Amino acid sequence: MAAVEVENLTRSYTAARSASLFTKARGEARQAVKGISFDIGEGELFGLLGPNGAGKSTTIKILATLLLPTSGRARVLGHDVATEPTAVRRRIGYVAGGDRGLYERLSARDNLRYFAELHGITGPRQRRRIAELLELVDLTDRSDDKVEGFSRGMRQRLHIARGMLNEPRVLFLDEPTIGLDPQAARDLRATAAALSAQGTTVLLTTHYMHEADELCARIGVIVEGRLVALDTPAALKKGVSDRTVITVEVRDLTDRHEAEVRALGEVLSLAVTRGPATQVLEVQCADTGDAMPGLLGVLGSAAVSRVDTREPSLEDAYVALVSRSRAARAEADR
Ligand SMILES: Nc1ncnc2c1ncn2[C@@H]1O[C@H](COP(=O)(O)OP(=O)(O)OP(=O)(O)O)[C@@H](O)[C@H]1O
Repeated sequence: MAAVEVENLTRSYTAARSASLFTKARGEARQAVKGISFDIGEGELFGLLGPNGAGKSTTIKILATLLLPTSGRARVLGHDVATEPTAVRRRIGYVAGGDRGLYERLSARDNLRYFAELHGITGPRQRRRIAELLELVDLTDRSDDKVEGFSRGMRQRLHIARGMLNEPRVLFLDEPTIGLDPQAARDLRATAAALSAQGTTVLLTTHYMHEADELCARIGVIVEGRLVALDTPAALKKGVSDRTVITVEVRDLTDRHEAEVRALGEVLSLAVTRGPATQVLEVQCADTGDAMPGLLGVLGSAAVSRVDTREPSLEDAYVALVSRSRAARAEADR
């Protein structure tokens, strides 16, 4: 039996429109998850990737019994999330990135005591479990300090400890490293990997491709509520192994430059990162030799400061998948 089974899952939201002087408040149903299916094996570390608003959090919240599905089925360790939510809750942990959900005026240990009581974990078992978890997330030294003095990384590690109190066999981590500094994010990844190595099934959502590449055995990519790819990071990268990536750093990129680069016949996809002083274009193309003259021609007036070529990464595979599926959808809608 798979630890997580998802079959044709859908979820709609009714987006409330506020009333004006002339109109009544109205609700309009929008489908956020449009029939996705996947399984996660016991002990697997599985990543769910996708652009903002793709439906990742909605999916994870359905699995964690925080939202009901509109249709389809999802089971966690054989228990249906809609009809057996208590059985599911007993076996899972859920951790979302961000600062909320801890009591600032209580110490780390007292926060864990409070949540342990809610789980019905008491007495010597509670003391032992809390000590183990403080050790796991490296907060033993700070366990009697109030949370109000904790850094973001420490809070996030305490969230993980909180999510692990009931010894969950399945742990849902929704963007757990958001806002963490590189060292804190690295520590948190190590914690997730250690939990998976000990047999905990982990479902992780993230926008950091290197994180998914480093941690996940398999990755599902969701775009606009649909699962468009499901494979190992290596296989996803192989899907774009016939491409090369040209990275061009410029100082004066305009929308017109960007549109002209996209229109070049040799350009398969483009991602732009805008920094305070420079802009970096990551251009995927089939053949560097063919693409380079046109690219440098278009960007001639954008103050080019650096040009590199490299092998495609998981991020490039992801960019290609997202732009391919958006283009296919736009074509189908025409
Ligand atoms: N409570 C809600 N009411 C109405 N619409 C919602 C609600 N929550 C989410 N949505 C919509 O559902 C869609 C999917 O949102 P979801 O949060 O699942 O995406 P996501 O992939 O987790 O995005 P992100 O990466 O930005 O966190 C979006 O269009 C979002 O606006």
